[in-house]
Amino acid sequence: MSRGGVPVLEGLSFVLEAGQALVLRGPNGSGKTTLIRTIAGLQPPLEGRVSGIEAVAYAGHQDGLKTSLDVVENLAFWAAVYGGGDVEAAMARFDLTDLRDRLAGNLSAGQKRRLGLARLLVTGRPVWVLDEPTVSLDTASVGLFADAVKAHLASGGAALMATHIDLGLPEARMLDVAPYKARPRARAEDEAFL
Ligand SMILES: Nc1ncnc2c1ncn2[C@@H]1O[C@H](COP(=O)(O)OP(=O)(O)OP(=O)(O)O)[C@@H](O)[C@H]1O
Repeated sequence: MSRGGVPVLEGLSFVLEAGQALVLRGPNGSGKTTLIRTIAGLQPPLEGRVSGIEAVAYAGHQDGLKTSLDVVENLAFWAAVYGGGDVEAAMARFDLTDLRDRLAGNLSAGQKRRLGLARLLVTGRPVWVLDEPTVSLDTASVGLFADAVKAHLASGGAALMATHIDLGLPEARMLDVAPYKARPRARAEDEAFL
C-alpha cells in the first residue's frame, strides 16, 4: 500500500468475518489511514487485492455532509443513494432526533461526527470501514458509537476501525500495523546499479 506513490505497508493480510470487529493500531504515520483508504477502494493497492469492497461503508476524517441540507435531509439523501435505510432509527441511535431540522453546516463538530456515523446505518452496508470515528465525540457519544458497532456486529455486520482510543469493545481483535512498515524500495531507474 502506498501514499503519494511511496510504499507505506507491505506483507499485511487479514480476513474480516461477519460479526467481527478489527481495530487498527499503530503510531502516527504508521499507515492506518493508508490501509483504510485502500480497503475502502479510494486508492488501489500497489500489490495484492482487497475483496468485498462493494460491501463497504466508509467514514473518514471528513464527515461527507451536505452543509446546506438539514440532518434528516442528509440522511434521507444517503438512504436514497444506497437504497433506503431507516432514517428515523439512524437518528435515534445517534441522538440526533431533536436536531433533525438543523442545517448540517450549523452543527457542532461532535454533532457533525454523529451525523456522519448515522450515515453508516442508512447505507445498509455490512462492512464499516472507519478512520478515527470517535474524533470530536464526547464520552456519551463514544458510548452511542460503541453501542451502534455492537448492534451492527450482532446483526451480522463487520467493522474495521483505526482509532487511538479504547472503544470498550472487548470482542474486537487488534492489528498493529507497525511491523508491516514497508522497506524502502529501489526505484525502477536505479535497478542497473543494484
Ligand atoms: N499524499 C502523500 N504523499 C506522500 N506521503 C504521504 C501522503 N499522505 C500520507 N503520506 C505519508 O504516508 C505515511 C502513512 O500515513 P497515514 O496517514 O496512513 O498514517 P496513520 O497511521 O493513519 O497516522 P495517524 O495516526 O497520524 O493518523 C506517513 O508517513 C505520511 O506522512
